[in-house]
Amino acid sequence: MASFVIEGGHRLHGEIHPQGAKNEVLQIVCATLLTGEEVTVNNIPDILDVNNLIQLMREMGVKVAKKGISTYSFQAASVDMTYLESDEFLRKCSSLRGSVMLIGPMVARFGRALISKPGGDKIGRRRLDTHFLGIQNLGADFDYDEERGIYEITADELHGTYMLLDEASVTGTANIIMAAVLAKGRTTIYNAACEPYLQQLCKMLNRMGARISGIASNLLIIEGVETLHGTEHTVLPDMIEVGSFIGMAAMTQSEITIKNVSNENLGIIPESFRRLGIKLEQRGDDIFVPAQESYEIESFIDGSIMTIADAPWPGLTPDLLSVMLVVATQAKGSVLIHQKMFESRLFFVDKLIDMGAQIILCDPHRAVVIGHNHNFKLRGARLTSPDIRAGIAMLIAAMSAEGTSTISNIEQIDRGYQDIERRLNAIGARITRI
Ligand SMILES: CC(=O)N[C@H]1[C@@H](OP(=O)(O)OP(=O)(O)OC[C@H]2O[C@@H](n3ccc(=O)[nH]c3=O)[C@H](O)[C@@H]2O)O[C@H](CO)[C@@H](O)[C@@H]1O
Ligand SMILES: C=C(OP(=O)(O)O)C(=O)O
Repeated sequence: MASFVIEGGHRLHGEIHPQGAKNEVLQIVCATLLTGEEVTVNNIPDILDVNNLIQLMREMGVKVAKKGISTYSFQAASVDMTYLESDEFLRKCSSLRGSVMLIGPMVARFGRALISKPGGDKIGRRRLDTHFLGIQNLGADFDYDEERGIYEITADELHGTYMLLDEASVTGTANIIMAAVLAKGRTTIYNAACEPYLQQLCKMLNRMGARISGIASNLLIIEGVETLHGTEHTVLPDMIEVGSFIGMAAMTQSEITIKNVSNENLGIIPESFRRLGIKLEQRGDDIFVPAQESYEIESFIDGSIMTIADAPWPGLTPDLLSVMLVVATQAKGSVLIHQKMFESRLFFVDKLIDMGAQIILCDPHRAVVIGHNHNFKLRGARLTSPDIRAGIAMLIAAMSAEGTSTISNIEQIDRGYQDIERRLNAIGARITRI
């Protein structure tokens, strides 16, 4: 297990480029299974989760070629169905959340999918009902092998239908869309998730010949087609990385420019940081964060205490709440952080409390943060990263702290942040990987 050693207290200065969006790429790579033709994908980040999925595709028999630093082509002329039954395949699926999105395209194109319970962050219950019910609605049969812990999904033919999802699940919606594009007739999905990740997936599928309307809304209408063809797709910048860099700049009182962020796809994210008092300037498609000695959390118009809570898109993504929480520890004022979707994502605050932060963990979903207004720095500490976003939040805390910190289990950070120490050291951080 690798660790980061972080010398705190160094200000950052300069430009940083966000990587391609992890959660978009996971959908896009799975979608390449929907055609026998070549699909070229640009701006693929070099991170663990994505590399593992690409490797899994290779092992499934997909022809994968690296065409440039961040460009790959995928051609799924055929798939090795016997590999899908192997223990190796099932073991690999279970360490990768994105693998669940193999189901939709596999059932739609090859009539069969096998998958073990997918992995990903241990941040609370992560049920898969929406995926399974949705694909069942299209006519697929589900079988759960309790002994091996695997699901087998089969369908001779999928048929379009109307469905109202029980929740706007991101990967669930992606899975159902990918199954429905090749189903017979019309599928209507209401309460669909509509994150930019999904908008990008739908746009790519339409370029491949799919007929999806309602993109960016929670009501999608999909007219099934017989086959799809190849295309080229460019992944958006990772909005979670953009938010992480905004938080990092504020917390370390640094001036940075985050380049080419695709402002139009950031939704409520910039405004949510502004509510914590952080100044941001949109400069073309860049975000400029000026160095601020202090940032003051707003109150609501009626004077009540600010609450930052997650919600399905276009609400605030839950993936940035850990970063916002850590940033609030040095703000002026108080805020309630309410993590509604996941029940184990706030437990890392005990480490921040050890570092000197003033936080009351009210229950697994809610934490009140009382900011220090930079009058009192956090102290360096020994930390372990429990999940990807707590990991980056801890890195931000350590970068702003007095003294040296060590973060172990940084594989969790590597899952989602490409070459993070090199990129941050280039703008003034002092992070060593050991
Ligand atoms: C690979 C990937 O893309 N991962 C993202 C994806 O995970 P993932 O697609 O797994 O998450 P879901 O959208 O299914 O939702 C996560 C959890 O939140 C709960 N829930 C969901 C929707 C809702 O309206 N109400 C509600 O309470 C569910 O019970 C669920 O267990 O979306 C999550 C929610 O944005 C993000 O944190 C993950 O980074
Ligand atoms: C929770 C996340 O990832 P995953 O869904 O892969 O666990 C995340 O990206 O914040």
